Amino acid sequence: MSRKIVIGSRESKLAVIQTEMVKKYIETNCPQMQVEVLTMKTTGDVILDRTLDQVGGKGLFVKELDKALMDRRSDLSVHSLKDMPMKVPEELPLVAFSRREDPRDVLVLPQGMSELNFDKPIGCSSKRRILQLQELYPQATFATVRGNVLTRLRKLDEGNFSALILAAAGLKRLGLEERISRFLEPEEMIPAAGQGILGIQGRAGEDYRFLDTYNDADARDCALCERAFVRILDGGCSSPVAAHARIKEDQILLLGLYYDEMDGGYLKGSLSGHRDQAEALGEQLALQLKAEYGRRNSK
Ligand SMILES: NCc1[nH]cc(CCC(=O)O)c1CC(=O)O
Repeated sequence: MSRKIVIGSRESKLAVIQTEMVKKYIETNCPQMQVEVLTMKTTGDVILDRTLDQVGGKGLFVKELDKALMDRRSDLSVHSLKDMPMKVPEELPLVAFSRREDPRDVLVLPQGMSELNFDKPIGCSSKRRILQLQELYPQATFATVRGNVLTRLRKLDEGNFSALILAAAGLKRLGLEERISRFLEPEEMIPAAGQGILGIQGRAGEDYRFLDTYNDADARDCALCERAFVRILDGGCSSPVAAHARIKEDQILLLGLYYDEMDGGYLKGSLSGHRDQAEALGEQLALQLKAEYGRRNSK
């Protein structure tokens, strides 16, 4: 029986590449399916003159795609998991997680440069990245840069910034890996929860068994663990809360960054446990770091 599937996607080049990866998978593995892509501009793509927290956060990138799913104009949405709110609507569950692409953040220099020029700011709007970079490069200054990855790279090459911090995953998928000057290890720069993973969202009650073999068990457990950590601390979209998990055999190791809204301080820590308990582990490390931060700072 043939079945038509419509995949909703943002219209940025990276979003479309990511969606095409999923389309190709379905076409290759489920030859009876016909796949179409429906692209749309999201509010987050339209408003570029303000930072995300000024206009309402991560939800801005998913609202229009959610609506298409609810209205049955699409059957799946493909998202960068790190752009998805920590709570998704019950009617629109995450039905699959891709294998994880490189989860690291990276430093990108202007074309032709081989060293950071501290006379110019690093283009970076993410509090999570700025907070951790200040430790790596205490002499650096920062300036806001928005827009999709290609827009940011253009602004970098026009000479406005000394560097950008971007996700390795996006650059690799865009075929721009050669722009990477330095990889920042998760121990130096804890990535955003879900970074490098694609989250596939569906409609409750539909049959998505054709995605069973696409779904990656390691990525899923890491995603649940990282997202549980952030959810407990309720980072909100603009918070620097960061989480990164790794699987080794049946164990999962989580690195987390707790941020204190009151005094702007933060604390990093780690915890490992059985991967069956991925979500509980995320919650546990979050509560542990919060308590530990409170103890240290009340003395
Ligand atoms: N916030 C935008 C965004 N969302 C996902 C990625 C990269 C791909 C990924 O992390 O899966 C990027 C670009 C970046 O942060 O450099």
